[in-house]
Amino acid sequence: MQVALNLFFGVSIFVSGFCLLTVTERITKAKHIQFVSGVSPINFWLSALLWDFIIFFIACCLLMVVFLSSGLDALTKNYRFLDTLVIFMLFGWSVIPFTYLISFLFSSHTSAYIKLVMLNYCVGVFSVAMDVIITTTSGPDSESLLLNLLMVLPIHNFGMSITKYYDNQETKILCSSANVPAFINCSKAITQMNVYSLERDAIGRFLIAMAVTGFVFFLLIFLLETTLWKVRTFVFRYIFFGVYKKLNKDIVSKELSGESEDDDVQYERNRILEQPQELLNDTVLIKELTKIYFTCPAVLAVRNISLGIQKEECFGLLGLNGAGKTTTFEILTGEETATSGDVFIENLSITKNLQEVRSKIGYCPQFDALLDYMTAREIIVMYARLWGIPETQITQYVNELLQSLNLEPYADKFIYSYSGGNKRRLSNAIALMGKPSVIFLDEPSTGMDPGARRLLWNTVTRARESGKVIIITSHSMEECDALCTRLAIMVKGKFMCLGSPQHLKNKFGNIYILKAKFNMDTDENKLEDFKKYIATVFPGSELKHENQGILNYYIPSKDNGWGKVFGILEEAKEKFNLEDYSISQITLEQVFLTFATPENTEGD
Ligand SMILES: Nc1ncnc2c1ncn2[C@@H]1O[C@H](COP(=O)(O)OP(=O)(O)OP(=O)(O)O)[C@@H](O)[C@H]1O
Repeated sequence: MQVALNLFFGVSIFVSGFCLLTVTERITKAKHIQFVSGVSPINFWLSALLWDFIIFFIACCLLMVVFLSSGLDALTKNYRFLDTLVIFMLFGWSVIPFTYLISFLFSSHTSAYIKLVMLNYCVGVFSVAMDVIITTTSGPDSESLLLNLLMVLPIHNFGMSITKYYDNQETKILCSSANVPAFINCSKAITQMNVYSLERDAIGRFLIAMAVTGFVFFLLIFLLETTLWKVRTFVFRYIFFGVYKKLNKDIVSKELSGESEDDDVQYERNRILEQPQELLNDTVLIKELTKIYFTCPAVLAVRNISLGIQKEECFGLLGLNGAGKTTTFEILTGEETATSGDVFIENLSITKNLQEVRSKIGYCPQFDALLDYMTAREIIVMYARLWGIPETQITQYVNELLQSLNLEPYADKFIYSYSGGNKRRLSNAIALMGKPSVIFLDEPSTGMDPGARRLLWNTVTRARESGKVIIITSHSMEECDALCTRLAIMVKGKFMCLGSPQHLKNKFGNIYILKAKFNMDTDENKLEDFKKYIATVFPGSELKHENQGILNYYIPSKDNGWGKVFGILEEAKEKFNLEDYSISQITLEQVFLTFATPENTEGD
């Protein structure tokens, strides 16, 4: 028993470590990016299991050397180390998938590790102590339901196997010695018992339990990765949404009708809904997509949007914080399930063909999905192999990619040492790799310097011109102006406008921006007179912003040519002693800001 108790501590610390990478890869979305790059769930988990099992085997071999050198004859002498190794290997086979499975419950690798160490250690000690108590109080042949239930836990089976094996072999050694201690029971039943049998004092049932649970845990992981998505889709679509529709008829008919006051958005919706899908030549087709988070209260994150995006298009999804851009991205990349509606990529439905759709996309998530202890070169080589680039071409391919985003100087350094901007460059490089038909970039240039940003824009433009669809979200209007062939501004889960940047500027930009600057010591009356003057000479003008003598006006461009506006302002400069003024055409940013009203920014 003492051997088992000592082992529990070390073993708990060691095996719980198998959750570290799985939690990190899930939380950082590195796992999702690997799935998107063509890795199937079975390959992902089998390769993780194989690698961890090799590490576990090496550690066990080293432990055998320690047992040998410390004279633990009951576990090592006369080839007993092979029996011990079998116990350890079966433990590894069951505990590694068990750790993977439990890791799904955690969103932080440190918390997962600490809790797993505690669980393993406490369960191990508890089960051995319970076994001793039950044996001494109820006799050696008594059974306990609790101990039988604990057989689903690998550490219990391991503790019982190693304790019982050690006791059995130690008894045999003592019974075969010249001076048998008086307290030892050397009956035939004990000395001739087959230690692998299914008897209570043998280890057969524990070994079988470890072999079976290892397989079951692995199966559960696989089901979790494949079927859970379908189950979630079904539950949210047909049960939760069904109940929601019944209870909130008004909200559904008002907010989720999909109708829009904007003619471009409505035209796009009609184009998609009125034509048969085969006639639409869209690489990406979003059809009446809705996403509700069924929290308390429910959040209508995406409200019945329809959109088609064709080859060689770069589509920008703009919106205020919380508008639903990331949620839309997560649905499009198969990370989130849609509450209703569907997305088709190259005519494949994401709800029905998730695996095939994933292999057609590249994805740069909002937060870098990178593994800190790899270098840029290693991670790019890894993804190049996943995308199936021939081994002979990988070096050249990787060098070209590193060069295109100016990542060469950092290529052989660990990712944890990178600045935020360099991590972003690497995330973009990964999204642009391989042969995806559609590339999703969620705020791709956040934290990048202007030089790196231009380089990224060139690379993205080249990718678009090569026939790919690029879908981008960004808070930089300059970036959207430079990259997007079409864009939509999203507010509270709906498209408020849709079209090319120039179209939107023309449509919403029937105004000039006037910036008038007064001396700081100009008295209030003069400022008031100026405001009255502008209101008279430019009917319909609007004072947007006033700060420290600088006044920003929106002036209707209808009936006001450039010459007339400049003439009036030259006069005003003299009359009101203006320090300076400027007139400009509306920018994309100002179009965007027309939607940033308080009622659009407040929560539901
Ligand atoms: N897992 C979740 N559970 C509940 N509500 C959520 C969840 N994820 C997002 N939301 C809500 O859905 C709405 C849309 O969020 P989303 O992250 O898609 O916005 P966004 O446009 O990407 O914002 P940002 O520009 O800040 O990234 C928000 O109201 C947000 O609070």
